[in-house]
Amino acid sequence: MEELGLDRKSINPILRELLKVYNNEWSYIEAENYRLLADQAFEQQEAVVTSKTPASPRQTRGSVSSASTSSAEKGKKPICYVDSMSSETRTTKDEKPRAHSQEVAARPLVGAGRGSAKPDLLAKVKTEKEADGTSEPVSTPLDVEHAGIRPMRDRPELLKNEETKLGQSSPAASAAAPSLSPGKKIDAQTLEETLRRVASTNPEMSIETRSTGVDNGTLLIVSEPDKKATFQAIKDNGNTKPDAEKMELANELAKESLLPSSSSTIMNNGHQIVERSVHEPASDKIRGDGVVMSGGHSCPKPIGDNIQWFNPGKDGESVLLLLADNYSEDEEDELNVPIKSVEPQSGNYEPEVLDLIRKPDSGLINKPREDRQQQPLESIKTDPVNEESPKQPLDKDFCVEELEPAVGTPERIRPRFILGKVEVAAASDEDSQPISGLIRFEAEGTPATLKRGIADLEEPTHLKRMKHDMEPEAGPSLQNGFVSCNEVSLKDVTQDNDDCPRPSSAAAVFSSDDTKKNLTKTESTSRASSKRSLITADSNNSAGTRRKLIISVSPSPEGSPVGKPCVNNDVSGSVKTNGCLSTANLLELEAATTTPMSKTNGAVTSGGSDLSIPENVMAAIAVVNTVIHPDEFEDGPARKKLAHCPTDISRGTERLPIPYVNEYNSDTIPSLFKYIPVNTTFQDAYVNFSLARVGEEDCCGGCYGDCLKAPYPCTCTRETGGVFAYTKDGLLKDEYLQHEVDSLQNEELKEKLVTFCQSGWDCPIERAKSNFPENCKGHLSRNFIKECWHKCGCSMECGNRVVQRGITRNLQIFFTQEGKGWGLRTLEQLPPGAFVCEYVGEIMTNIELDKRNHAQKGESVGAHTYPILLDGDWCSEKGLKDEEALCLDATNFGNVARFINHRCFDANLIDMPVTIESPDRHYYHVAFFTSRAVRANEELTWDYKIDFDDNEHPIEAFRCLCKSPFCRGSSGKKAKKVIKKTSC
Ligand SMILES: C[S@@+](CC[C@H](N)C(=O)[O-])C[C@H]1O[C@@H](n2cnc3c(N)ncnc32)[C@H](O)[C@@H]1O
Repeated sequence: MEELGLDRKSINPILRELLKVYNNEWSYIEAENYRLLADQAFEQQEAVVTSKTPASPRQTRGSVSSASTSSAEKGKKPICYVDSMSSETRTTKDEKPRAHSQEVAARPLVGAGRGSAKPDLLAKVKTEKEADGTSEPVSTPLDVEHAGIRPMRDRPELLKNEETKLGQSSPAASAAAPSLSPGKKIDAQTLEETLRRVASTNPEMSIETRSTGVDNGTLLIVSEPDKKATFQAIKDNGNTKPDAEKMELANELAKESLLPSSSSTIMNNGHQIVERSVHEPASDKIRGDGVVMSGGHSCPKPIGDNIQWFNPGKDGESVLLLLADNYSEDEEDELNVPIKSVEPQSGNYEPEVLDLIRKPDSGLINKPREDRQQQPLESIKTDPVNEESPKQPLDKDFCVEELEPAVGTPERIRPRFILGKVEVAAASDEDSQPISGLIRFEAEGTPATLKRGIADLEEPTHLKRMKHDMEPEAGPSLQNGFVSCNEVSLKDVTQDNDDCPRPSSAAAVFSSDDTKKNLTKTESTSRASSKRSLITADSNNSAGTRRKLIISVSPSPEGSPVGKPCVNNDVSGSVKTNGCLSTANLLELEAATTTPMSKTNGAVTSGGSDLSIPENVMAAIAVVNTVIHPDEFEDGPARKKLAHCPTDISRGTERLPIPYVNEYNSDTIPSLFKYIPVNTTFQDAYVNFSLARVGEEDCCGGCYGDCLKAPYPCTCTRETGGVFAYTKDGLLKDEYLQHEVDSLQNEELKEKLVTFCQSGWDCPIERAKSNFPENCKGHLSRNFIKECWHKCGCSMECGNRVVQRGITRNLQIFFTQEGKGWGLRTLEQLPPGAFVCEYVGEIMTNIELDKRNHAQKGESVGAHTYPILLDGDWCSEKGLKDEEALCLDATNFGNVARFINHRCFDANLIDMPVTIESPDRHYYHVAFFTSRAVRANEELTWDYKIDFDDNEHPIEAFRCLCKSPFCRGSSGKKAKKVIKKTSC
């Protein structure tokens, strides 16, 4: 300290105070060479100087610099400057550099980074000093500026404003209300009281209290009539424990604040700071760590466990509000979430659902989560055709079902699911009695499953179209996770069980295009006898994950006859409820859907057990998931209608639309498959994408921006000899291209690149083929590209991230003249080395592929095959396990690459193995790059490296029609094996 010119005498009292505040935790004081101590000492010195120097009220620590900006400029500035997460301190132009060193000035203050563990202590020092009268707020060493906040004393206009706005000009109010002047410690309750008093004495202000929905917290909203200044205070009366959900909710609050132009920062320690610049549009971004950044400035410094400072602001000025919660300091480390729950946002729900939920008596807001279960719900009646139709409240004896979502599923995507199929079986004693209902979807599953759900939802038009094709008369609509099932006509129904009191039934079926087959099947069911199987259920989707559907259905409109459903109480597995489909009931229902079910007079039957429909529920629902295989689809008009969208086969999942055209045979459409833009695991494949597996040596955590522009190649080039595979223009480098072309065309090189498993038993291909495996036929050892990924420090714009950015070229699927079926062509000219697309499909084990191939043998699965092996590194590993020997099959799920046809020898695409998220090479991406310049409208082809003589290979050979002068698979001219001993 002495080196810094600080003597022991002046330091000791500060030190004592700091120790007191930090519970004698020396480590905080010692951190960064006693920086905290030094800072405080300098602060105090400055404060003394300031108090002695006649200066303008603006000239405090942050503004004494001679280089200070004009006061007008300052008035417009946002209040907060420090970005805790970026480890950099933002100072105002007028802020004086720290006294001791530039370096210190550039570092974050305590509270940034690790310091956030003790965020409120600085403020505590300040407030304690004020409280015991040892310091004036203005000269308090640890004043609000430590929290990155410009003190109000810098801004006399605001002080004045504050007095006016908060009613301190009113004698009655000021007598009753505690002062809200800067630096004054005010707890949340006092603030609330103050605001209430102010609002009551100021007719221009209104005050509203809402529940946060979490821990009995309250949200206080104070508004001025012209809405130019509105504040929120959130008080949390209970313990605020870390909870991902709360974090998510709070982020939602911050992002879609009730205030149109507010921004807020959510701190790891549970505090939330809202800053609002009244006329500045907010441009909040939520970072991965949950911190909401706003338009270039943020308020990262929590102040304390009390609201410290309240500034109503005025036109054009910033408003700062600190939100506090109550917790003990012992809990501090546990607290890493903010305190706010948020009302459902429109992004999550359909408008009518949002309306419904927002109804004050819906029971769905302002209640702790656990209380929401089984709350009555006023159902709505919405005509899907005419949105203006009146909403009719229905019987309240009904329930909203809400299940806990899959752990870790972000709130905002939870409801966004279209599941495989939903069937609504309705019971009523009157034919053609409409039922109304709101069917709500939720799903549980792996993130991969969730993604697919979202993808489905991204094309509501498509889904709607499908729905209308299916049920043109009933016209239920299928939209973003909700089906408004209205006016489903109960007709074409029969009874088959005399024990039941004459229910009639009908079925409405909703489906995403996952379930085309079942859709067709059930459509006919719905119009025919209920004796027929109504529901066919699969427990697993293609990824092997179970899905769960949660449904709430309204009863019939008031006054209409309520059906008496079949109740088989003596049958085990019956759902018995008090009128509500409870979580447990639905779980049972869900469990029941894992086996084929049949319908009997209003009861959903599963494996001999009846799931009875509750007394006052007019509809019961069962959910199924389906794994669709093209061979399950019936041919005919329905099939055609359900086929791909001609203007974009990707259904919006790619960056560019990918149309298909058939200029030769307009009746033929691409075979049915589900378009997926990214690989998805089928079932057994061992693909581990965990971040924990990505070691320091596998990523470039220290990089920034674009790795290709850095002076040295980054860690990600470690396995490619310290060079990037891509040029700065995003093209694959010549040497990579040349190597790939040579490996196809140069016999000598090819021989060198093929390696063999030690025995047939070691070869995944051979041992899958037979119990007595033949010798390995060899695998081509490949050059890999490694792209930067999540753990890397660079941005998504980094030049070493080409494949993961997806398709950027205009492509088109077209029907080939030569008889190869559909093919892919480019609509634009492409240079050599241009990335075209990735081969996407289901990630399967070789064994699974083999089983699938066998199952499909002899069945009409179409002439074409779509698997490729991921054997680019098989040769480097001994004892490769079955679950590690992987392939991609695009037969049922795939992307545009499944249309790329084969061309022997001189194809214009090469396939490159690219590792992105997985450091091992069992799983990798197969990326296609142009091997030469390609003209616009030229077909894109790739040499499958297929052995046209190997009839047992998992990738089936075909009669090649590539017309290459070097064709090795055309009729009568069987391929002289180009790669003598290759497996693929
Ligand atoms: C990956 S798919 C390519 C897309 C396929 N043409 C379609 O219509 O869906 C591979 C299948 O296309 C056909 N194919 C690809 N290249 C071919 C070629 N050069 N000659 C004949 N058929 C070809 C074969 O039936 C092969 O099994």
